[in-house]
Amino acid sequence: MKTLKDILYGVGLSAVSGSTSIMVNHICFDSRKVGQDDVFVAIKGLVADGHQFIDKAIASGAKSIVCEELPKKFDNDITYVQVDNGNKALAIMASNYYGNPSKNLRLVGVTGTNGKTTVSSLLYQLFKKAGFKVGLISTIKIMVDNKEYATTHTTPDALTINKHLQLMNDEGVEYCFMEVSSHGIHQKRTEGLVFEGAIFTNLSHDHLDYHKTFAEYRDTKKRLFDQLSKKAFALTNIDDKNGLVMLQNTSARKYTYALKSYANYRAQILENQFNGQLLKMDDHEVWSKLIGDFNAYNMLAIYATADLLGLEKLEILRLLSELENVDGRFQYYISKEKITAIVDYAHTPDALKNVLDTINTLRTGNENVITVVGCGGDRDKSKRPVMGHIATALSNKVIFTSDNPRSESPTVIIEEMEAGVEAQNANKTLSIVNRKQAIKTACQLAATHDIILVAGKGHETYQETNGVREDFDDFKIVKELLADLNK
Ligand SMILES: CC(=O)N[C@H]1[C@@H](OP(=O)(O)OP(=O)(O)OC[C@H]2O[C@@H](n3ccc(=O)[nH]c3=O)[C@H](O)[C@@H]2O)O[C@H](CO)[C@@H](O)[C@@H]1O[C@H](C)C(=O)N[C@@H](C)C(=O)N[C@H](CCC(=O)O)C(=O)O
Ligand SMILES: Nc1ncnc2c1ncn2[C@@H]1O[C@H](COP(=O)(O)OP(=O)(O)OP(=O)(O)O)[C@@H](O)[C@H]1O
Ligand SMILES: N[C@H](CCC[C@H](N)C(=O)O)C(=O)O
Ligand SMILES: [Mg+2]
Repeated sequence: MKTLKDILYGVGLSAVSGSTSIMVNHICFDSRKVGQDDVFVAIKGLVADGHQFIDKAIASGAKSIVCEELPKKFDNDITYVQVDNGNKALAIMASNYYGNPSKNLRLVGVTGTNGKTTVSSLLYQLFKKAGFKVGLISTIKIMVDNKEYATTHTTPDALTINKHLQLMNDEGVEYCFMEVSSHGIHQKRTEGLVFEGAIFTNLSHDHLDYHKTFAEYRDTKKRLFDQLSKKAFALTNIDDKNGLVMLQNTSARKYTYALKSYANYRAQILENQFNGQLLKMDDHEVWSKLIGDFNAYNMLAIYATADLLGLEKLEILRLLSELENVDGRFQYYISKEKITAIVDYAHTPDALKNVLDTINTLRTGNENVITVVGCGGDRDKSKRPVMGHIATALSNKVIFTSDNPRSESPTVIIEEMEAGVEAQNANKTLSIVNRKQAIKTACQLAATHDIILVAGKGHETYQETNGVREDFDDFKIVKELLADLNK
């Protein structure tokens, strides 16, 4: 237990009513989860306003309230604290409550539209192989060294982040790599964290439902760099046209990486094959099991980060060649009929284009590329026709299907994807709402040497429809269907 005063350290307070010397059991931002002697933080969300649940929080045992707007009537037994921004206050309070754990390890944040999970997970792998205790906060899972925890968000809420960082402190973790999503920055989930470095991978079309304009989306990502101290490093992909923007206002030491431009860290692709690629980095040749230009960028970002964190260059290069692909990222299976199935988490136009470009450069003959793809419901609608266009322009056959329709109609989502298909490609498409049936049809259509790409869900093990998640695993399903295929 800590006092409210200690928890509020560093939070700018506009007004206080009542004692801040009271003991607080826990911090809570959801009235449905409040317990005895908790402090309730009222947050203005997209759907609800936490201020409306203050009475409910008090009824459930909260003894203090942190809010942006004070209620009209005070309860004399309760301490009320007014702050400018509930999300920001929550993040600073969470850090204080858990003993400012980000200060006790070397935390590196990874932001960008694509590549966050890949870069942070491979950094985790590399530092583990180098013999360190390491933490990871990613879309797929949270790792406290060898212990795995399930997660619901790419960048969880501030309490979840700090709780796991504290577990990392307890475990003696030295390095932690975390994904920093634009939602996370915008909702200030990472406010108050002390980063030793930040990495920018790239910026392309996504989440314009939430951020409204591309400029706003870009500026949100940039805030991670603006927040760095001058002891930290800021590492950016300078081949990306927004790479330099990230460095504009940072106090941190600035570093760049690139395949095409002049940069502090450079790489060249010497050879690209299905099972790996040969890269040249710092005048040394290094084998990467991960293929495609986009993974050359990821490998370079990892190399640069490990160097900036003080690992020996030759040691880093040796470890880079040992890194294994992340689940659901270009994960492939080759059937006995020599049909290749690739499962990839490409759920943005840029990622889909990159994966299909990579597949197309690796084609050796007349094999067909059959793509199974959908778009998520309750997410950026404007990427649907673009992904429809990319899928059909770069594949021989496309089966549009469902990818977590959530509260939307799957048929309408598919129609919005089809709207982006050019007339000359219309005969390439099929629409099958049931994702398993769509994958099965792709398997039946495939001939020897053909390549099936199942895009969008990667590592996910569910299909979400109207709030219900049913078990669904693209890789398991495609593998089973191909294994059962008797051609
Ligand atoms: C769009 C979005 O990001 N929403 C997040 C946001 O929810 P919200 O603003 O809708 O919250 P709300 O329902 O309006 O509630 C406002 C406040 O009232 C409180 N409340 C509400 C009801 C009640 O009875 N009592 C109560 O106290 C809530 O706890 C909350 O504090 O705040 C919640 C609490 O932190 C998040 O769980 C929620 O994530 C939702 C589930 C989500 O799907 N987020 C996705 C889009 C997301 O964040 N994605 C990014 C990754 C994207 C990428 O990788 O490309 C991520 O980092 O995961
Ligand atoms: N550096 C990169 N540039 C462009 N595309 C990439 C890059 N790295 C991976 N991809 C593609 O994007 C997909 C998602 O990769 P990854 O999961 O690493 O991204 P992410 O940024 O974590 O995504 P999310 O926003 O969902 O957390 C991959 O399956 C691959 O198709
Ligand atoms: N982090 C991304 C993941 C999208 C994955 C895709 N399968 C979907 O459900 O839209 C999001 O929440 O927008
Ligand atoms: Mg991710």
